[in-house]
Amino acid sequence: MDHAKSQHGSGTGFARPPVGAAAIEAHGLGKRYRRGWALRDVSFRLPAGRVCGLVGPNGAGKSTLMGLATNMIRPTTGALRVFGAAPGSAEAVLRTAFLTQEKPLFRRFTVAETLRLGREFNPRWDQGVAEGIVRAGQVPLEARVGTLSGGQRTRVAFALAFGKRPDLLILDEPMADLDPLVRRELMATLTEEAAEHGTTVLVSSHMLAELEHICDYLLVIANGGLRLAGEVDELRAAHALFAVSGDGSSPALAPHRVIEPRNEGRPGVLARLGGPVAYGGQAEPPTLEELLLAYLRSPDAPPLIAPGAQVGDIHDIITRDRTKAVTA
Ligand SMILES: Nc1ncnc2c1ncn2[C@@H]1O[C@H](COP(=O)(O)OP(=O)(O)OP(=O)(O)O)[C@@H](O)[C@H]1O
Repeated sequence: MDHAKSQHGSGTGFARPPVGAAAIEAHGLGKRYRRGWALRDVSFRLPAGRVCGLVGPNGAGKSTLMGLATNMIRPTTGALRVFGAAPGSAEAVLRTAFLTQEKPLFRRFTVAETLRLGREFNPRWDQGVAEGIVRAGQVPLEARVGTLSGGQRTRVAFALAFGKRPDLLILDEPMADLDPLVRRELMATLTEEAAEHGTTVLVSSHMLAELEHICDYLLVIANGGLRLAGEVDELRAAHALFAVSGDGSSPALAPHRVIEPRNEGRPGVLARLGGPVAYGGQAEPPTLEELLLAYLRSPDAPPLIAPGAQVGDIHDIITRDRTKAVTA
């Protein structure tokens, strides 16, 4: 994916208005477990057709958000919609595939039987895609799932998810047990499928450098709150890495907000732009990894939700639901 498009940091300018349908819309979403809030007052919009990275430290609330989007978990506050429908509705279930870290499969079924089950449960089933993913890993169709290695089982779970031909594919750290070559192969499949079919993908991962290659949209959460949301290009263009000292004395930083005073990779200060900046010389656009690391290391930095990722208030959803109920 080409992230080198932005020539200038936009400073205050996020010009693009929200366009197109939303694959996911969350309004004031919150989830409280016994121990406390896992997610609190989260509002965002993920436009359809994007490959969105969901990033945050351990325990940030990523799996909780994915559970809410797939109706595995009910919200304590607020609401979430998938293509405008409640996550538990027949429409949302039909259009969504969810691949969890656990990848529950029937161990006594063969791979072929597992795919047959996928075909029977999913009206849009694409046997060619599912079998292609299995065969690319030389996983025998007649092998029982319980006899496969962890990585081979992950491949079968991927085949089930892609075979469903979902409009929204939600992947919760799906590649942790895959070797580097298989990771690359399945990530390539992911981006090709998404580009060809306009599938929206929400993928959580701690592999920041890998996300840079597949994502064009980003959600960052920490401590149950949304920290960053929007197009990768927009978010990068709203920041710069300044080759200056981090002690706050540099006049080059004056209109900007320092997010992280010391960047570990390229030396410099990562700042959110408070005015236009010409990249080159003292200021360079941060890579996605640099941007993410800066926000992960600076939990007190104020959130940045790009206009395209913003939603109206929760009453929009309630009004829409009432209208649907009346017209149904
Ligand atoms: N079923 C549950 N009961 C109680 N607390 C829970 C439950 N599930 C999650 N939590 C808590 O909610 C918070 C968010 O957890 P969650 O699994 O969503 O984080 P995560 O971002 O997916 O983390 P990781 O990167 O480690 O997978 C954590 O503090 C966790 O302990």
